[in-house]
Amino acid sequence: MVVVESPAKVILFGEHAVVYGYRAISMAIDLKTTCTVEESDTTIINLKDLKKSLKIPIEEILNLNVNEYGDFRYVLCAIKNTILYLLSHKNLDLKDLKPFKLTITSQIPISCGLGSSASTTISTIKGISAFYERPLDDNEIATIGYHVEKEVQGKASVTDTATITYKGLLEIENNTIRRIEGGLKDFIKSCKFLICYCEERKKKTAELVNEVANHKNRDDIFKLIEKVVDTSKTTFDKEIFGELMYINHNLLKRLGVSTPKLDEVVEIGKTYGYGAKLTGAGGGGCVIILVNENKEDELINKLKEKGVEYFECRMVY
Ligand SMILES: Nc1ncnc2c1ncn2[C@@H]1O[C@H](COP(=O)(O)OP(=O)(O)OP(=O)(O)O)[C@@H](O)[C@H]1O
Ligand SMILES: C[C@@](O)(CCO)CC(=O)[O-]
Ligand SMILES: [Mg+2]
Repeated sequence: MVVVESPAKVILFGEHAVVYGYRAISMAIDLKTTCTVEESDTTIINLKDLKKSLKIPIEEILNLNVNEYGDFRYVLCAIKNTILYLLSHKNLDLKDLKPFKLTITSQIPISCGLGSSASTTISTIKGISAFYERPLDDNEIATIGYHVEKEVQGKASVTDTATITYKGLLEIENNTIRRIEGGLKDFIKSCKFLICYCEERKKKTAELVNEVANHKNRDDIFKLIEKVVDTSKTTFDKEIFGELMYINHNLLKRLGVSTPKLDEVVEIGKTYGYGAKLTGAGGGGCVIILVNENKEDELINKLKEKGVEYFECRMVY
């Protein structure tokens, strides 16, 4: 039996703009997805958290249209793309394709902006690679993962899959990846962030990304978001960093991906913390708050008063 894990992610600045090549900053956080792959008489996919199972021949997986499979689409697309890559690049032969039982379990709340799809995708890629004993390096894993999210969603950046693969703190620009070390990373490690689960999303990332594509002022807003990203890279002051988060949130609000509930929690983060913003595709899901240690008790009391679930997130690197 093979057991592999992948973390979650939060986007500190630049979501949605990054799909069009603008800069973004994201970080891997300490929630994980676990993928187990074991020998089986037939190929079965178990999505434990969704309480769903699917028996499907490998031959069908290699030829499927993933978007006909609902919640299985990321896992099936990851299996398909990984096996096709191993067949063409790692001397795997069709006769080697023994059936398997693949099981996914995750700590990451689903469709909340924390990269649950990307973490599911990357852990599946790693699981299939290990099961067929064809090791992949991080670049191969991240590349396959990006193509999976793009195939499922129609549009995607490398942000989520790269962050979950390489971990740490990354800057993304034009789908290229730069690992951030030193100043900003040390500053981020000195910060305390709370992730607040605000509400269930009514739309998937794919839908939200496609809605933004049709926004008439999207590029003007993206340019303003990129100014926030660039300022944040040399800002080692929590007051200013929190204000930049708030500015980014309001630009995402102008893009139409926030909700009244997200805005309400962001305002709490702005009043009782240094700042806050939605994280991920939006449309519901989570807000990230930069904690002001001097007002932390008031912040917690306010979140509890509003019935908002929260947890402290820590960078994984
Ligand atoms: N634990 C899981 N088990 C199986 N499939 C999962 C799991 N978590 C996520 N998925 C897949 O990912 C989909 C959610 O992906 P989506 O991109 O909409 O949300 P997200 O990745 O959590 O948010 P964001 O992309 O904004 O970070 C689910 O519908 C399902 O197909
Ligand atoms: C909304 C988006 O920017 C981040 C989703 O977590 C989409 C992407 O980058 O692929
Ligand atoms: Mg996703």
